[in-house]
Amino acid sequence: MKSTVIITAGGIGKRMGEEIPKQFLLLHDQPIIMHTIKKFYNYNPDSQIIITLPKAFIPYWEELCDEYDFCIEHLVVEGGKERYHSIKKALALVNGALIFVHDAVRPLVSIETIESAKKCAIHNLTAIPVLPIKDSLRYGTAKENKHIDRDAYWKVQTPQVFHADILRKAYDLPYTPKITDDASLVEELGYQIHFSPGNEENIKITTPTDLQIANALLKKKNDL
Ligand SMILES: Nc1ccn([C@@H]2O[C@H](COP(=O)(O)OP(=O)(O)OP(=O)(O)O)[C@@H](O)[C@H]2O)c(=O)n1
Ligand SMILES: C[C@](O)(CO)[C@H](O)COP(=O)(O)O
Repeated sequence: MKSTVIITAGGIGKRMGEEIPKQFLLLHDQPIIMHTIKKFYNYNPDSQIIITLPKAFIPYWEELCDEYDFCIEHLVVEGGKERYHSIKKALALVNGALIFVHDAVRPLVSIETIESAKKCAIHNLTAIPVLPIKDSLRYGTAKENKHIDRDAYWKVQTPQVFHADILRKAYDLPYTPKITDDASLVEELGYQIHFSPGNEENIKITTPTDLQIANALLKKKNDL
């Protein structure tokens, strides 16, 4: 089954608070996004790879590719206002029958997580990697709140994997602020969203602390 990987990097990383979008920041020896692209290329060199980037930073990305001699074949799409819009634009170039949508700032996704999500989506049409909640949870406000059963909640990661025709139909639906991932859109079509196992290291690098954690995890992995 021919697959396409959309590695979405159209954001500007406000919560990171850096001059350049966080996906271009160094993780160990190269920009975060290069780690992520390499991970999926190494998993399946035959996949079509599409990345989304903020329009203003496409020339910067081209300079980085020259600087790091980064030669993995990929298509570049201008990102949109929200993550939804970036992916919607990328869908126009997809030629695979199975689509993986992955955050560029999740470079430490494991091969096992990718493989599990693929197998799940092939058999069930949809797949999202999840992890159980390890902290206690409460619902409400500082003034009024109550304990809730954490076993009924899950942390959702990427890659989120779907049959291409389903994801295309989902992105014909309009954007609303409650749409924070692809699964929440596919769900609107009435499809069941199926779980596959995530991996603890597959954090979304959002803040400076996340980048420190990712560097420590990568160092630990390389030292093994
Ligand atoms: N318009 C957007 C916004 C986000 N993303 C991507 O979606 C992933 C997860 O989003 P997030 O971590 O929120 O990234 P940013 O939106 O860049 O971060 P912030 O909210 O701090 O600005 C990132 O790889 C980001 O580049 C995207 O492709 N297009
Ligand atoms: C897609 C995602 O990473 C799944 O957990 C998450 O919804 C992205 O949220 P963000 O606010 O765009 O970072």
